[in-house]
Amino acid sequence: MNAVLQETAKASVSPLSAQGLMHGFDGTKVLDGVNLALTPGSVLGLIGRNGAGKSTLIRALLGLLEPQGGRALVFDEPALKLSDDAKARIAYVPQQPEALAWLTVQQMLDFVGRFYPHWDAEFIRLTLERWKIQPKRLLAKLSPGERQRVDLLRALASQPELLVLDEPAAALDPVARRELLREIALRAGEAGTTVLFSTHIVSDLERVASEVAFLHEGKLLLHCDVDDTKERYGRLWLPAKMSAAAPAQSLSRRRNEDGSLSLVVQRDAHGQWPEAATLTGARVDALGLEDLFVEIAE
Ligand SMILES: Nc1ncnc2c1ncn2[C@@H]1O[C@H](COP(=O)(O)OP(=O)(O)OP(=O)(O)O)[C@@H](O)[C@H]1O
Repeated sequence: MNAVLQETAKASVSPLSAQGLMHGFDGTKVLDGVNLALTPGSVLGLIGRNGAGKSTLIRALLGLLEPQGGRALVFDEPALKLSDDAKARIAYVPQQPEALAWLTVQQMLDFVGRFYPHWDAEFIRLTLERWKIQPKRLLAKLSPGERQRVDLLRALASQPELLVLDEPAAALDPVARRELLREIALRAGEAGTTVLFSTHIVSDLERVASEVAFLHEGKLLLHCDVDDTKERYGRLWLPAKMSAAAPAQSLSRRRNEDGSLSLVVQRDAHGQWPEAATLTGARVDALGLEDLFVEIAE
């Protein structure tokens, strides 16, 4: 294959995909057949309640955990058997970075940098200065937020094609969080980096993600463009006397005190709401992302 064809083939391959991922712990199912394919250059925000399995999913996607079923591919290679070339194209920041804690900030960055062909030492120098983190400090003595920032810096300096962040903002103050989101948006926009990040913070997701996926009861729901969610999903309200007309399929169903029903529904392939929505007395309200998650997760 010539160089141009090779580059074209590379660009069309999903940086991260999975089919039928299954996993559980101590007999409890956490992932129940997860299918996913990240679009190159997209920023996917993965959201889900505490314990929904976001970290487990990320670890299985990256081959850091062997799933009990299904398979994951990174740049079209089996995640469990990644080549060094594929590894050099990925950066992953775990929720609680702990590795190499006995080194200083600079020692860790120098050590890790040797494994990456596009390591940006100048970006590190400038950012450490801007963030006022002294390179000689021991990683073990940093606060959780500082430690998380150093690990983010490590990930960004490798100039990855695929950046995976497990709750990157968890320990960050609001200013650092904004800065991180800006950096993610910049990387995706300018360098075409594909980003997957998990979060609890819906406003972060809305600010930077192009796509959203909701991990709920072991499955990915609502995987679509962030801008499409308002158009595609809504709350269908049916008065008590019409509740028998409720569609059998809905993302959530709640009976209100007055007997009326509230359901989260989606448009079909032709853009139509379920038939019950057209009945006189029924109503469909738009839902913001946060309301949508709360309605489904409750
Ligand atoms: N190594 C493990 N051994 C046993 N149970 C585990 C292990 N790892 C995760 N679990 C369990 O699997 C479930 C999913 O955990 P996971 O950390 O993936 O969720 P999460 O969505 O990332 O949660 P959070 O938002 O709180 O970080 C939890 O109930 C957790 O206790």
